[in-house]
Amino acid sequence: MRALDQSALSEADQGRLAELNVSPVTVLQIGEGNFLRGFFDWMVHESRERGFFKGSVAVTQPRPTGKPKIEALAGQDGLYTLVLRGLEDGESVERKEIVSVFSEAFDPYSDWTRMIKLAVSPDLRFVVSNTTEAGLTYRPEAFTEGAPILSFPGKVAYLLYLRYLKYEGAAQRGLIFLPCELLERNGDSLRDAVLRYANDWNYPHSFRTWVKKHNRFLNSLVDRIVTGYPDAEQAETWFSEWGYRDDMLCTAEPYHLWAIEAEQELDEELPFRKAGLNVLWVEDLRPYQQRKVRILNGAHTLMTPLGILHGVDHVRELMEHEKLGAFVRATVSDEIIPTLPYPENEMRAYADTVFERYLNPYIRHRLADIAMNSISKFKVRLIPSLAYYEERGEPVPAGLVQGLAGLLRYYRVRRSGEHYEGTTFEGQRYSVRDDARALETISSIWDKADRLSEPLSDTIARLLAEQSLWGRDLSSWPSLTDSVTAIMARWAEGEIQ
Ligand SMILES: NC(=O)c1ccc[n+]([C@@H]2O[C@H](COP(=O)([O-])OP(=O)(O)OC[C@H]3O[C@@H](n4cnc5c(N)ncnc54)[C@H](O)[C@@H]3O)[C@@H](O)[C@H]2O)c1
Ligand SMILES: O=P(O)(O)OC[C@@H](O)[C@@H](O)[C@H](O)[C@H](O)CO
Repeated sequence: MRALDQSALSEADQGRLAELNVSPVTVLQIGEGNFLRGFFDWMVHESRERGFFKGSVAVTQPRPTGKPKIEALAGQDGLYTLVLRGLEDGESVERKEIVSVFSEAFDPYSDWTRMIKLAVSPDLRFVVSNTTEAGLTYRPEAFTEGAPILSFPGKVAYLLYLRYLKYEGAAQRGLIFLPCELLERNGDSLRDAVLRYANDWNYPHSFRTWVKKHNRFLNSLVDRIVTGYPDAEQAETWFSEWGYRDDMLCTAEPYHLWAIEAEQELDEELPFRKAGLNVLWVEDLRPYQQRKVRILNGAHTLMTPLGILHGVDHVRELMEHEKLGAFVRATVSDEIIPTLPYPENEMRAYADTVFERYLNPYIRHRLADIAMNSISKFKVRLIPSLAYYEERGEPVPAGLVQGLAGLLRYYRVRRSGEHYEGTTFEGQRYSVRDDARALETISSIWDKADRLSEPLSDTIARLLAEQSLWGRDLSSWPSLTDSVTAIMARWAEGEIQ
């Protein structure tokens, strides 16, 4: 069967694609992953279809490892299929669209000059990113003239500097950044990291002033469950129906919300609301952010290690599991919601809609996908809930402790070639994807514990003390080490329920 390319489009859509390909690149996208394709790019597509958005998007990957996906996109004329499936007002919907917004898809590591050319283009206005929480961090990096910069904020610092030099600090040449990573105040985090690189690389003070004054780093909160490539059987069914294959096929729920902390006049430049999309310009993002990250993402990150250890593959399956489903509901309701400074009934109503979305019969959200970079996710999504109790001098409650124990047991990994592998309670192997340094730190602690037959409580204390993982020393919290150790000891004895 042929692969998706422009010949799969209707004549009218081919015309629109030709138009897209000569549209100026107004958006640089750093991130080839599922989320941006199921959310931001779909929004641009919808807005273009309605005639509100004139520019096009150049997509690049944030890490050298993302190259195959970029090549796949380029090989498909920048096209991919998005299927939205779920319940809308109680009705089941399934909508398929071929999204065409990419006029360029290239690997910045092998074509750094192209990246630079784009960064200094007068047409460029937006930079959108999704590099996960692990990617939106400052890590000291040496600068080598002519060589691509590895980190995402480091790239931004350097490319902005070139732009500043080219336009001699002109106010109107500043850019608007839309980081979609799920960090509180993601825009501020990006700006701060950029300024730190500027400092490391001795860029002039006037550049830093230009960055702060004439570039906007918008804080925003994204919400849509994007489940990526579906199971093979479903994909094959669709391909036979459509008459083409699509390696970049993506699935998502219809629900979407993007709350952006900015004035609504930005609608003129980013006309998503005009296109009928659920984009909110808000004065204070915090309530949207906190309830979503702590409840929806927190529950995902809570359930994932435990689910995988129990051999459960998908979110819905887990929510339908008698014990694990009840565990997630109870932990959210009794332990996470009380930590939020908002009316309890509103938080309960929100949690109910989240559980309903988890149970969406049309999407299969793989725990293995949610598991990626679980350490940094736990730090952002669950530690604030645990810290609430510690700050009040209360013991961390049982469900959250169990989640932390599950995480540590899930990360009981050994290096196997290029991968780090753990084993489920039933002895099945799984591979863990996370920041290399975090994996190295954890695996060496477990490795040493095994070699020295160290008491479990010492190992747990060492893991919890690792500030590079949690941003603080969790071993100093009264009783946490003991409570986690007690659960892990029971699991080691084979008591897994
Ligand atoms: N999938 C969803 O439902 C959803 C919803 C809201 C937000 N998000 C955001 O998306 C992220 C997951 O992305 P996805 O669902 O597109 O998964 P994905 O695996 O398809 O894409 C992950 C992207 O992040 C990059 N990345 C991963 N680790 C990185 C690192 N250490 N440094 C730089 N880049 C790195 C990858 O190269 C890739 O571009 C989440 O962490 C969150 O920030 C996802
Ligand atoms: O996307 P991740 O990998 O950061 O986190 C997994 C899920 O919690 C997340 O994708 C949610 O489904 C999403 O944030 C819903 O808006």
